[in-house]
Amino acid sequence: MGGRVLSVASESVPLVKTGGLADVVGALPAALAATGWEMRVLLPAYRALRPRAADWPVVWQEPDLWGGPGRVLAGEVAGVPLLLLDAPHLYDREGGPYSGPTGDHPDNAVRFAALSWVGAQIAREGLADWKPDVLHAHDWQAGLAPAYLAYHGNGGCRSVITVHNIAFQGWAPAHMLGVLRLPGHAFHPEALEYYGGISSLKAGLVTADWITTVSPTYAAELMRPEFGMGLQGVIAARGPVVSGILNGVDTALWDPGAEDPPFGRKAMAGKAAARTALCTEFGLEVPGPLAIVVSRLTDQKGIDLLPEVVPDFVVAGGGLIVLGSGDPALEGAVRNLADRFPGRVAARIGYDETLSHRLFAGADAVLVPSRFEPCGLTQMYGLRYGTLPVVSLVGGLADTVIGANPAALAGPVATGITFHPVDALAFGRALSQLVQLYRQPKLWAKLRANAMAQPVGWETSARTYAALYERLAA
Ligand SMILES: Nc1ncnc2c1ncn2[C@@H]1O[C@H](COP(=O)(O)OP(=O)(O)O[C@H]2O[C@H](CO)[C@@H](O)[C@H](O)[C@H]2O)[C@@H](O)[C@H]1O
Repeated sequence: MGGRVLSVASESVPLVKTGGLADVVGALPAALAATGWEMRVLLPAYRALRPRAADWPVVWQEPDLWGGPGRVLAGEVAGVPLLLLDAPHLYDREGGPYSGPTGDHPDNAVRFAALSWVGAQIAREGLADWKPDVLHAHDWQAGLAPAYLAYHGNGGCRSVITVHNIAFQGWAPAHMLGVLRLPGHAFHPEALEYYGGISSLKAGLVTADWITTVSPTYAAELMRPEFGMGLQGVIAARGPVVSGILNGVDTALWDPGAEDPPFGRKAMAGKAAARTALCTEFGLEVPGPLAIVVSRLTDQKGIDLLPEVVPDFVVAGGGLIVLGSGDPALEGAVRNLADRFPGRVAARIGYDETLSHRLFAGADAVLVPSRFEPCGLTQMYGLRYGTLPVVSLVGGLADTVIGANPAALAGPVATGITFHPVDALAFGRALSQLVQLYRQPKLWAKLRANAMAQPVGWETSARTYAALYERLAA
């Protein structure tokens, strides 16, 4: 069969990215193409995006978009079919998608309501030559789109919302209800009301025809208070329409065979050369495993555990390079480790896609000690590059890495090292195991080969999304 899906999101590669959400939104259209589902992505035309769309045709006009008009321009960038919502009064601003020089934009509730509103309008009425069968909303920024379809009519278009990160819920005070074009009758705990106000994410969760998140384990975790961040009851109540579909990675972009020097499962010399180059670049000399962290530096990612476990790891022969940015306290903690252990630990504060490729190519292991992780992408880059993932057993990490426990080693199916609970004791023991395994070259080579054989592309997940759209549209 097949059909049309309108994806509504606040970021997408290659245009605008603050996290993994953008990778997934940008990868889905191409991944779905083989299934017969045609996806277009509706994004705000942020300042940096406007010049690209200057000569794109206008395919939709919206006269009254919270203080000004909006228009939708259609085009394509790097194979991603795009609909850019140009509303300069909302999006033509200095800074990133959510914040400017002085912090978060104070009208974010309205900025993303406008995105959701236009998404719902297009879904309901269709463009001149393109009527979606399904609207696929991502995270709180698009959460009101399913709500607008539910409360203002859906024109036969069904809706799905995907939770990439439940920590961001898009809360607004109750008096915004009318401003956000939401009906007063729905302001009660079973529908829109959330802690006395409105959460766009909750609005999407209660009104969408289906809810997905980015791994089966996270789908189950979200129904528990430890992970649901207040929305566990809402999600549990909708249990029958909740499913977890793992993210894939772009295997053309993340391809050891395309690195310099190239390497692969049966030709690992290139990886050894990449390790040497990396050590030279960062002035490191590491007798044991060389580990990396490539991450937003936040509590979610367990970065605060590093100062507790890295000293013992270094004494045991290990080395570490951290690439990331985020919480200033965590940036400081990481810099401090590099100062304490010159020649063994290095830190690069910032965002650097090219460097991250060199890190995955040259390192022996990637550390992902997340407290919660809806899916996680870096452990999958690690698998593909034979850079063994050392991960906490939460969310998508638990679904993508097979820990080197005795049964998995005997299998032999192990692809990395896993630990639980998420604390310094368990993480430290995992790093000791990493050092031990590294000292056994035959076993290490086997683990690497297992890891590199894992299918981490989009094929399976794209088929699962297509089957979901099929069911909804039927
Ligand atoms: N300093 C830096 N330099 C270069 N690259 C950097 C970087 N910091 C981060 N990155 C890159 O940004 C992406 C981060 O994606 P993740 O899935 O690991 O986490 P994130 O929490 O952002 O995503 C959320 O959404 C995604 C998508 O659903 C879920 O997988 C995840 O669990 C959820 O928390 C990766 O591609 C990573 O390599």
